[in-house]
Amino acid sequence: MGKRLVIALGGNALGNNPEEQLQLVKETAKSVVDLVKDGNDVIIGHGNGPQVGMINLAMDFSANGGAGTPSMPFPECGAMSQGYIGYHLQQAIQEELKKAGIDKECASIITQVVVDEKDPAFEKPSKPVGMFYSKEEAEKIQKEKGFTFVEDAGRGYRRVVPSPKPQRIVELNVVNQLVGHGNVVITVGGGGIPVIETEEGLKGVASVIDKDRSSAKLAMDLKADMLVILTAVDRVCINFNKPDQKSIAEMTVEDAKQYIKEGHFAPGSMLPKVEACLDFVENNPNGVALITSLEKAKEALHGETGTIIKK
Ligand SMILES: Nc1ncnc2c1ncn2[C@@H]1O[C@H](COP(=O)(O)OP(=O)(O)O)[C@@H](O)[C@H]1O
Ligand SMILES: NC(=O)OP(=O)(O)O
Repeated sequence: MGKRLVIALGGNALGNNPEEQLQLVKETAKSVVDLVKDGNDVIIGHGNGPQVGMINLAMDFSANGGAGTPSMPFPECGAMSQGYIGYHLQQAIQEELKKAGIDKECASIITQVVVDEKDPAFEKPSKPVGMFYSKEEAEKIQKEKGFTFVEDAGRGYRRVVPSPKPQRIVELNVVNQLVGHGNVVITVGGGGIPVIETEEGLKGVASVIDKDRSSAKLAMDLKADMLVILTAVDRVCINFNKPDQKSIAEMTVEDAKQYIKEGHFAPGSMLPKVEACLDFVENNPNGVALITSLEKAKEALHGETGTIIKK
């Protein structure tokens, strides 16, 4: 019998620029529709780090030096990234569904996610956005714009922004209704547009929520059978990138916590994924989480690869 799956798509599903994204989403759509063909209900979350950084930088350049366009706040840039990524993804998925002769619709919901304005993450930017820079370029932009940069795993310097935890998915009810009618829904794009609750209503805040955490929250709220995190590796490893690297087929919550203590999962890449899985599995009586590659999603759901995290 089919399962209700919440899928979180990683950076390799989308690429770094519009041309790349338009090509890559065709492959992404095939992997997603393979799961629909197997009879599963699929709900999709995705990242936006490169995209929101690119949009913000372009809007900032245009406003402050280029074309004199109005200044564009960061949450609006997040909303633009959801729209632009959702457009490419839904178009590709609609096309694949049609090719497969599956009578289902696919659409993206612009999704807001409430965060706590007192979240300590606002004091400590940690989420990489936009492109990679050399040390000199990063220092120059830091001086000009006051952005914070960090060195990212030997790959260069990247701007970081605060990444508060998701508290509530504002459009949850409409997502639930669309899913209930058998539609493929794209939601919590880029982790959702971060908003805080004020006396005047919801207000966007300059930050980027981790999409794996928001997808875990979505999976809990929708009582999904499985949280599926699709990234660039088939399996989670211990001693990653070391001579004694070992891939893990299955880990319990206790195993995962022990591996975290031992420092096996890199902060900013695999650690938030494993933590999101733990969050889902610990708070959902029958929930199981799976981390695997986009290409191997179907095989992993058939138990042929991937890392399962369960109670
Ligand atoms: N212990 C580990 N096991 C497997 N991959 C790991 C581990 N630690 C770090 N990684 C790296 O984490 C990457 C996934 O994180 P990231 O690139 O941030 O994901 P995404 O963009 O798909 O959300 C993998 O491609 C791999 O290079
Ligand atoms: N919002 C988010 O988690 O984006 P990335 O996956 O691109 O970092």
